[in-house]
Amino acid sequence: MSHSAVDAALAHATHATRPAASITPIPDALSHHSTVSAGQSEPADPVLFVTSELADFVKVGGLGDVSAALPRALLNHYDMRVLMPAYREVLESIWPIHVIDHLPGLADIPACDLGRIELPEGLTVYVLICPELYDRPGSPYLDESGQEWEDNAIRFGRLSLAAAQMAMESSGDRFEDQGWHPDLLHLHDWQTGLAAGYLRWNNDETPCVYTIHNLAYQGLYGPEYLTRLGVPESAFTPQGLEFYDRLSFMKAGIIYSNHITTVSETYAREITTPAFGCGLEGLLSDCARDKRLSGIANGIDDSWDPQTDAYLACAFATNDWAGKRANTDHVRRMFRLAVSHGPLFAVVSRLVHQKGLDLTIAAAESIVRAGGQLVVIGCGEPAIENALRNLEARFPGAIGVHIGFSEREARCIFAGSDYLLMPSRFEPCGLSQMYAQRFGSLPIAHRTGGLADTIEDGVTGFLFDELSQQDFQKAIDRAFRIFGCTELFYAMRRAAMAIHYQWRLSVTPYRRLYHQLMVPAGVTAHSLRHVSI
Ligand SMILES: Nc1ncnc2c1ncn2[C@@H]1O[C@H](COP(=O)(O)OP(=O)(O)O[C@H]2O[C@H](CO)[C@@H](O)[C@H](O)[C@H]2O)[C@@H](O)[C@H]1O
Repeated sequence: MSHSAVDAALAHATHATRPAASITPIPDALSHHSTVSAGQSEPADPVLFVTSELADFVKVGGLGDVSAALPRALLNHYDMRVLMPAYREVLESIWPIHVIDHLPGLADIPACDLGRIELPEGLTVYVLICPELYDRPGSPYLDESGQEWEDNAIRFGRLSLAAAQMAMESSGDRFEDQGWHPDLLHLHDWQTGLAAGYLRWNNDETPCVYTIHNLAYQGLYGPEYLTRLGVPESAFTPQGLEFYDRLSFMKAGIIYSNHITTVSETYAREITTPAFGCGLEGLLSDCARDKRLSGIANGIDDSWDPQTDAYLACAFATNDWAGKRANTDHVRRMFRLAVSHGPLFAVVSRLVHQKGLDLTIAAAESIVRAGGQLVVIGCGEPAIENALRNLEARFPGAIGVHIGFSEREARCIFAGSDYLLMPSRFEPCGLSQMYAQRFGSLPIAHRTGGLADTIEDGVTGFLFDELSQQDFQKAIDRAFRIFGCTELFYAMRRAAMAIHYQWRLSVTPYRRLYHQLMVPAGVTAHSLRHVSI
């Protein structure tokens, strides 16, 4: 088959751009307020984006990437600023910190200073300077031995409280930084969920958008934390933040925010079902019924470009398969793999149950027997790390494993691999498969969440329906067969590399949502809140 014939066969399904993400559904009653036209000049409304990770300083997973990219993508339309803890990586970074305020404590939450950092591309970041909570080694969530920090409730209670304190209108000491005060909070994951609660318990109506990047991490703590975090006892009910006798940060975010988003349309539907709802499916179904739940897909930023990425052994473009091959050779050397003409499979992932590494480990031998090789970079649960180390020891020269986190190596692997394995049990959006596609590596993934929305089976990757070893193996077998049909394989690569997951496409639905929730002239926040939700 010629290139053009294969391309024509694929053309019906090959996107030059992915379909625009949409808020589902937009309340009709507000649609006249929510018109966002490109030419319209709007005042730059102030929005505070509250996050526990920012890739400029510290990234554990996808939240760090989204926090670095989405506020920047929205800067053209809003005066977006970010709030995060001043972890050690922040205190030791090259960017000067100007201390601008002091925020009081509450119950066991200590007082702290508020600093401001100016990052490239005009992004202002507020940082919570509280060395007793944040200036330590390890990751934002775990100590160096991989255990959760035992004071995480206080650490992220501090973050949530700070966001609320900065937004509160009624406080005697209204926060302002040279005239800047947030009109809307955009909260992310359980670490920030309590912010919406602190506002409502103080009768403050500042609108909150709460984005769920991963429902599986909920921030659940014993009832003694009510007092320790200064949460009113009246909130500890099933209608409030109680979740089976425990205090839930995640539930606080869902209950007290005006609107909930998650990071793909499929995951937005999935979390209303028992299989994916982690016990919150009833509440989330109510949100969906009340039009308070939407799926807005993530994008990827422009740095993910194989033609300009300085980390790669060799820059390459579509159809420059010799250039891509140079990256494959480089990855083989990095991982001490034998010279080979078989396909190179890859994993770039946090090593946690969610990501289905058990299926990948079980499939590894068959990949090697069929003439393939496998490289893995990741870190996480010690049992998975050990199983991968064992695999490398069993198949020297065919399987290479790096336990650790390296942006450089991750980018080289996306560029050098032929296939990326993602048998995730669930995947709210997934960024790795989009990075892989951009770099001409075809994802082999479970049809779930954002994977189902971003991969077209047999065109831009491979999807399997049932999360079973057998179905995963069948998808791998298909990948081997396609690898043997060079024309078809290259056509799939071209299709994958042609997709542009631009943040621009996600910005429009976020703007619509912000616009709905911000108070239009003459409408009080209170009345709007009750119209919109
Ligand atoms: N060892 C390593 N070295 C270098 N880089 C590594 C790495 N391990 C992982 N990464 C990188 O970390 C990011 C992982 O992002 P994902 O979105 O794929 O998953 P994650 O589960 O962390 O994010 C959660 O939040 C995001 C954002 O909303 C959702 O897309 C996702 O579904 C949800 O589970 C990617 O940029 C990947 O390349």
